Amino acid sequence: MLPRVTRRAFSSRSVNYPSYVKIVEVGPRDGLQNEKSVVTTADKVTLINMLSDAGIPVVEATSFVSPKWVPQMGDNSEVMKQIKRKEGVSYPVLTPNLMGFDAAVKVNAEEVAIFGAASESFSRKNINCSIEESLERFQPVCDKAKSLGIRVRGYVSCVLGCPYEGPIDPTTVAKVAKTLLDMGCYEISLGDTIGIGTPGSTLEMLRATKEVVPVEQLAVHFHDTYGQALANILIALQEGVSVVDSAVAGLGGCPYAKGASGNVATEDVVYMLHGLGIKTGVDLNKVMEAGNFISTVLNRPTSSKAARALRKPPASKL
Ligand SMILES: CC(C)(COP(=O)([O-])OP(=O)([O-])OC[C@H]1O[C@@H](n2cnc3c(N)ncnc32)[C@H](O)[C@@H]1OP(=O)([O-])[O-])[C@@H](O)C(=O)NCCC(=O)NCCSC(=O)C[C@@](C)(O)CC(=O)[O-]
Repeated sequence: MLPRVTRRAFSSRSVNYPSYVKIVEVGPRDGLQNEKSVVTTADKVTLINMLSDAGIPVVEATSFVSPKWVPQMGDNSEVMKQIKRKEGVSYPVLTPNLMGFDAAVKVNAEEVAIFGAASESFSRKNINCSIEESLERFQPVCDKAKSLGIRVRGYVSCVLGCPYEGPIDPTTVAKVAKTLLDMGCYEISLGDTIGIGTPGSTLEMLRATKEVVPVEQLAVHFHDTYGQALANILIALQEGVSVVDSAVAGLGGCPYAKGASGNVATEDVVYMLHGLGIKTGVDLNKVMEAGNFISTVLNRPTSSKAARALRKPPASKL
């Protein structure tokens, strides 16, 4: 049973929060790309359908990357063909180059995501090229997408630290984000790939990026390695960000980022947002059911603290 959610918007004289936050669910892609075992197409499709039925407006469905690099996403076309596309819900897919883009278009992808990085070393490990080369590859993807009326989202990885280079200069993050924006991305997701950021470093990075990208076009994407993700999201909300990436049951991690743990759990983000009186349109109970489903498939407990707490029997029955 859910505790009563405060309906009144959280008010403070000095802090302004957005009244609505768009949740971008990345579990089926960012989560399942990192699993040792390959989840069946049927289970991926069930998960995606459960998430869109829960009211999540954006469910990142898969990636059109090389199956030699990420075999877990090798069934990308089948996933896109089999999901039940709910009206009003976007199902973006990752496309690193034109080859991936064309394959995604063949199965009617209406939104794609290109993914760059603020770290040279990570860029080479993840997509086998420099930052500069990656941006050159993304331009034709953006151009073709524009000509076909397909929306493009941009990611910047390692915005708060890199597993190979350590700290990353916020001005580098801002520069890559602005380049993606100028290329035609409608939204830029800032990824703390290894979950190393704190509210302090998040604030510094966001302030630098907001100088060159309108805050309305920024999203945040936190992994929770150091347990800082919710605190970082709170800072981002205070800075005016109103798009948050998260993964059901806290799935996630990048196969090319050593030490990266799961994304912040969607259930925990929704619990916090609703507690602040911020609307999401998401049914927390239904997201928890999706989390329960995928945790059963993966045969391990959820990483969502809210889901664990809310599923416990009431204290009187213990
Ligand atoms: C980018 C490449 C393809 C370059 O990989 P490459 O080896 O340099 O590519 P290539 O152009 O030399 O081609 C090599 C082979 O790959 C094939 N190929 C080439 N492109 C494609 C494609 N699109 N789809 C399918 N196959 C492809 C191509 O046809 C060829 O096949 P072969 O002739 O050897 O049989 C590779 O490095 C790759 O696939 N990397 C993806 C890595 C990845 O998916 N990482 C995880 C996503 S990023 C992430 O998780 C971070 C994020 C977004 O969540 C945010 C955050 O947390 O920071």
